[in-house]
Amino acid sequence: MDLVNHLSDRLLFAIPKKGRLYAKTLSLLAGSDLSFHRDNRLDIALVKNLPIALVFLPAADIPRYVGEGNVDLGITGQDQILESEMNEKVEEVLGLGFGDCKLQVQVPENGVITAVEQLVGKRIVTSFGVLTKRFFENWDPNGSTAIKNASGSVEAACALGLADGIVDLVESGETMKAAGLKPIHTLLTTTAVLIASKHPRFADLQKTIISRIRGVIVAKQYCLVTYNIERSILSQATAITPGKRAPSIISLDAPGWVAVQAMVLKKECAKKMDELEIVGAVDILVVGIDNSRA
Ligand SMILES: Nc1ncnc2c1ncn2[C@@H]1O[C@H](COP(=O)(O)OP(=O)(O)OP(=O)(O)O)[C@@H](O)[C@H]1O
Ligand SMILES: O=P(O)(O)OC[C@H]1O[C@H](OP(=O)(O)OP(=O)(O)O)[C@H](O)[C@@H]1O
Repeated sequence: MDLVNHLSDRLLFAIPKKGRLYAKTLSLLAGSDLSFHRDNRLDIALVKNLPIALVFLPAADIPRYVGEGNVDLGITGQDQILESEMNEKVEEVLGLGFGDCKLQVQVPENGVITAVEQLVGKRIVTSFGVLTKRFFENWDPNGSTAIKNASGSVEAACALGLADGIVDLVESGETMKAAGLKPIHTLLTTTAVLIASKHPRFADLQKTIISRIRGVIVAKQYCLVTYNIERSILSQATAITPGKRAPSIISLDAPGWVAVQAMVLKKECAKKMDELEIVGAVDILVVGIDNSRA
């Protein structure tokens, strides 16, 4: 089916249909109030409250659909954009704060290979054939290294005697460890991104979606810290909580005291509270942020 012609009055938004990016992408859509009903087994879903159609596609195919203008927006990993050689053809609009991992060359932990140059002329299995080939061209201009593609379970290739090394994604390192492998080189680090076609068809709607998604990401990353402090030591406290733009400072109905409100990165929150207490802040409260706009 030619999606563009059947859904010409809707912005097409490509969503990873499964895998590591799926659940977090759905949570972003829910936070952005893009509600939809997806019929069983159908890979197209109409958003109920905006003229948008979600198209569920493999993460690996999304850069090409966006780059070639078949869909307007998409969510995928930076690794997939590079692997499909679409980095010049798509616009990377927003980092999404999930899907962080590294693409690494891995070899058997107890084997003789300890450096990339020892893999020249040997066998490599990967699901990143383009990036791996390009990487090995630097080490092996004669192209004697055999690079084979596998669509999944790449980590089993060495144990099965199919490869001397692999190139695969690593996040926690647990898959690598369980397969008895160790990393010897990082080709790239990657994160999930929102990408857009370079020829937007619905520029205003696109801006609205980007702004909603950005708001959800900021809300997920930050919390709001409030505290009371004597004005004489305020500067020490605001140095700890400078806020995203600047802290709000409100006079309290108690001489010499102010209340401060500032956005703080969630991952730094406990440390900031410790520091605030040390400089003399009191009544320190932390609240979550449901949504935000710049
Ligand atoms: N372990 C991981 N941690 C974080 N992000 C990951 C991890 N593995 C993959 N990703 C990111 O998710 C993207 C899609 O990978 P994934 O393996 O989930 O896709 P898939 O092949 O569509 O799904 P499946 O593996 O279920 O067949 C990758 O290109 C990468 O950007
Ligand atoms: O470092 P870790 O946290 O263990 O994650 C790494 C694993 O995650 C990905 O595979 P996934 O589980 O998505 O399945 P796949 O092997 O079918 O691609 C990747 O290909 C690794 O195998």
